[in-house]
Amino acid sequence: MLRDLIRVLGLWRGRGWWLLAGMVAAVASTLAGVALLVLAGRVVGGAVAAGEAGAFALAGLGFAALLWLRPVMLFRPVARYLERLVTHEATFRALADMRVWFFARLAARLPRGIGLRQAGDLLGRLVADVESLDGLYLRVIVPAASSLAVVVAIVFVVGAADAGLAALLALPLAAALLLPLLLAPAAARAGNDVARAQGSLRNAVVDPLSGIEDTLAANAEARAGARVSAEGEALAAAQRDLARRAAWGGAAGSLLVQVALLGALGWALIAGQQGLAAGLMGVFLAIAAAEALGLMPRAGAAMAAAGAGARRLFEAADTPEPVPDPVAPAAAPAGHALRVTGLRFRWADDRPLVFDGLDLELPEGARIALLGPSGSGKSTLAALLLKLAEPEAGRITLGGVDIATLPAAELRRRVTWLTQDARLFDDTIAANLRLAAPAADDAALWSALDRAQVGEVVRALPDRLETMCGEGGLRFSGGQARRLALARTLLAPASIVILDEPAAGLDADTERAFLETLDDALGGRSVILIQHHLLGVERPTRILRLAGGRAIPAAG
Ligand SMILES: Nc1ncnc2c1ncn2[C@@H]1O[C@H](COP(=O)(O)OP(=O)(O)OP(=O)(O)O)[C@@H](O)[C@H]1O
Repeated sequence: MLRDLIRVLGLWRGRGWWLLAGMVAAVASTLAGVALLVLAGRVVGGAVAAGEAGAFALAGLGFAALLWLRPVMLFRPVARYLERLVTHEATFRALADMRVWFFARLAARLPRGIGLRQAGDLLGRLVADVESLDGLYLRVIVPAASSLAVVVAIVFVVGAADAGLAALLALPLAAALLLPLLLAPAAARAGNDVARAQGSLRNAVVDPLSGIEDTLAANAEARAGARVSAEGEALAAAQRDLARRAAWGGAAGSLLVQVALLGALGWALIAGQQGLAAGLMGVFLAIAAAEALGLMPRAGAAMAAAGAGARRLFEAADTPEPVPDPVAPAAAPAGHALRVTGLRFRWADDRPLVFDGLDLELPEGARIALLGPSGSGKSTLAALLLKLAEPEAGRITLGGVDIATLPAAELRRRVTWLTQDARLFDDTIAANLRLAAPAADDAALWSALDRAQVGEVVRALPDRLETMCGEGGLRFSGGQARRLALARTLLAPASIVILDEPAAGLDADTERAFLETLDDALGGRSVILIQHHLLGVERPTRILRLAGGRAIPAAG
């Protein structure tokens, strides 16, 4: 747990000054509280030492303390205000950095797929687990810094008067300060259980709701509800366990502070008139310490929760990258002839080979129709051509350069892919199209829409290009969404286009019309057209069929 939390702090390095400023403000505010009670202690101590009210002015120490009370009282609320402001700002900034870091790591690793695909779980890691890390700063580091400052201040202030009394106060208070560290490992398991239960609950909610039509069609909403209820109960049980540990920490912490208070009180009584003022000061300081150390028991549970959140984040973020970029990339190729030789690939060690010695050639401007039964590896080949997966053996070259030596971004500028289940994102049509070509003007967008046979549909919408697509393109029918996604692919400035069933979801006439106009739509680019069957209008330069892990020339 500690190693993960230290790694989190390393990732927050860029916000170091903000985090430090927050801690300084918190320590200043706490020390102002201590000063207030020291001064109050001096006033009372002075009065007690003077014996009579009339002689109070002569007790110089008490009178001087009275003068200092006002500025300290004014300073404290200001410091407290600054503490809240700065610590929260520091946290927001650090967590925002963390989210961006985690998102980038996930984006590079998700194509690997296995185990990380559940939307609810990912959402939980990106939102709740990152959020739980605020506890590391706000509920562990800041209170610990304040509490440490109090203990040190007590040692100095009381130690100047009497070393024995200082030890009597500082020892139980230091124990209370260290308590969360001692309790955190035991709470860590409970923290892990809570984080895991939160992930399961999120999945139980998100899964059936994101496929609501299927849930309702199967009459499965009651079963989905029962699963949500069971996961909710598991979460409550884990949270109860964590809360119980926090409560134990709280009880032990307040017991230790009371030991300090009773110690000071006992010392004052035993020391008699001589040590009464120092003893009273000790009592006041124990009260001041109670305020700062009172936050520490929560720190154990917060540390456990942050540790569990950090573990889940790093677990996802450290999944090996499917295809890391080369350390010393080759120069970008001039041409874009594609050649695959002896390709061998399987998705995981325990999965069967998808390709075993596959050869394929796509000269510049050529069009290959790639056929094959479901599961024969058509989409897998596209994933390999875009470096979303890495071959076990064999070579893929682009313009004569092995793509293993090219950075993925460079390759994806030259090769684009309309996936089988291409998605529209919850934004306008224009923004969805510009994902592939950020600089494209409206005329280019309309041209792509027309080439994808969907221009008329968009022209009929009141907001035209500014129409919102809805989450996953829900605003459109399956066929319309597919053609919008196709328009996006056509806009990409790539010289090789892989179209995975581009006409799926289109009625027979539109499908035929689209495939007949493929030449115009693609304007001389190289194409790999993945189809289950050919209509006879595609005019490919070659037809290949995937079978037994190889590409075999076919008659169509
Ligand atoms: N991300 C993945 N992780 C693990 N296995 C995968 C993954 N993607 C595909 N596979 C497996 O690889 C094999 C080839 O799948 P692929 O999707 O490439 O076939 P396909 O020819 O495109 O099929 P379809 O016509 O149904 O789309 C299948 O056995 C499939 O289960």
